[in-house]
Amino acid sequence: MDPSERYCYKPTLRWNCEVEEFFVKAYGADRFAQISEALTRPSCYSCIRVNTLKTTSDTVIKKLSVLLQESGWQSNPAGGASSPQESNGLEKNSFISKCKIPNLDYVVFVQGSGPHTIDYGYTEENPPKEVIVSRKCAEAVLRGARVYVPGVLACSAHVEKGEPVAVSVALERPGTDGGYGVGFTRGTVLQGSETDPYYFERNGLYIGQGTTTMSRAGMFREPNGVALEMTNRVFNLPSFRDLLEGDIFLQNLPSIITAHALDPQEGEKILDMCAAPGGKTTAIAILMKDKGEVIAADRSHNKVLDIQNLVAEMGLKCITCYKLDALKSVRQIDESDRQDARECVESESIQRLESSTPVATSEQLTNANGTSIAELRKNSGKMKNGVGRHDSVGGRVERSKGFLPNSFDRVLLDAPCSALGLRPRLFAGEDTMKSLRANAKYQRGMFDQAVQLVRPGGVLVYSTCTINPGENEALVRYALDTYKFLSLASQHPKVGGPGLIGSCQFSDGYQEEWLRPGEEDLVQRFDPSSQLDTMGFFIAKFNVGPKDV
Ligand SMILES: C[S@@+](CC[C@H](N)C(=O)[O-])C[C@H]1O[C@@H](n2cnc3c(N)ncnc32)[C@H](O)[C@@H]1O
Repeated sequence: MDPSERYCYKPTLRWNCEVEEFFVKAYGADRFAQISEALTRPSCYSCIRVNTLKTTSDTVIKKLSVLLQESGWQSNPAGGASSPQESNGLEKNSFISKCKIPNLDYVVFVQGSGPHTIDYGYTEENPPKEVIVSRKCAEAVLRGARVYVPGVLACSAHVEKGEPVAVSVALERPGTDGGYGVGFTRGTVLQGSETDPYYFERNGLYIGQGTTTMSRAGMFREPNGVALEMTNRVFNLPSFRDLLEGDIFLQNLPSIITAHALDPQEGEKILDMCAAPGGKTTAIAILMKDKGEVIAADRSHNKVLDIQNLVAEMGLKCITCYKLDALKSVRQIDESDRQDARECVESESIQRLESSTPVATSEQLTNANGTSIAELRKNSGKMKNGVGRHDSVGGRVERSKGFLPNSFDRVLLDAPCSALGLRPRLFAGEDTMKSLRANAKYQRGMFDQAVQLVRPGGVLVYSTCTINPGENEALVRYALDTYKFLSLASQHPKVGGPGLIGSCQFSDGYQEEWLRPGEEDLVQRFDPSSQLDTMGFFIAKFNVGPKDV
């Protein structure tokens, strides 16, 4: 066996056959092969958004340069095969630099490197000791993380603390039950011979060399903790763990651009419908200079806590977080709401209407004297922020019953999706056409709610981190065909490429329509194989016209 063939990183992304066929039709075989290959690699740079309300890019660059060098991190660009081009805003040959895209100089890039060829010290008589990690663990390690105990699946015999090991990844394979699995049990002892389980399967799946921080026995006995420190990585990206908390946020470039596409203005009322962990919410609030009202909602209690923590860490005041199912974002009005509203008005507690328990539109509600709440709202200086803001500290999360139609100037729907643009990704076999269509249906349901919540004259931005046109261009088609008052709006900055035009007819009769000529340049599609070297991402921006036409 040629060790350079075995001890290297050359993964092939496994897709479900139907999905692969669909993507080949959508992109063409060559482009899809490039996308597929790019997905198995991390971007070769880390992208950091600076909290400009607390600090500046120059200060962050200075501090990070010192901190990363102190931590022993070296970008080692000379060893890297891929180097981002100047066209994407990165300065060549500088390890840390400001983004060159207009208005994005608060974004800082830290150059990584890879793929590197690693000498694992193989000899025929003495192959290296090994650790096999789970796919999720390997994907995190490729992004710069450490190897934690739960990620370790198998280890060579007689491994003690402090020993060097070659680290490879176990990828899912089709099982006999029709599902996918790695095909061996956690704790398997590797003998270093061809009779080891998963021996041939891990050819070309080596992600680096590590030094164990515990013995083999510890790795399978301890419930958590770092199992090994990576000393030589195939991709070298810095870790920003615990660095400059509150001053910086590690965020993909397309996500930062999504906040710009929404174009939030100071003083506006904005809804982020699927907000956790709060990356885009906080980006939006900072663009608004923390002036106005940003409602961050998510379905998951714990994830809302994550948003709250991030908001507190970044020192932002204009964000209110709620637990809310985006499919029920539009508040249903019933008699008790009307009664509540009357009581609110009578007791001059109308702030509540604007916060966690909005009860009705100004058109629908009048107080006991027949004065519309809209008028009262205009006259109430106190109403903007409402009661209950920042009450949700610690483990407490406030629930929302939803919001009234037309109550937001802008809405962001950063929808849950198949996430087929996330990098690095080492397995995609579990996504089927059925699951992709189910995502699309779910997203349409959320979009239907979002459309109702934006006021006429407002803006709605839809985004996903998937390369699936069924969740991107097909949603745009649905939106434009269903809601005649929506129109695609141009986006600034425009960094991503054009959307896909056309349609796809499936053998079961299902038809998916994408964009029509003239619409493609109004969306931003981030292709992971392009020179920008970002995750796969999609952004569409809609202007909301008068709804009664
Ligand atoms: C793509 S992530 C959002 C990322 C976030 N916008 C950011 O930039 O940090 C999608 C989020 O949607 C949430 N989600 C899924 N289904 C939901 C639903 N029915 N209602 C509200 N949130 C939902 C998930 O909990 C997840 O946090």
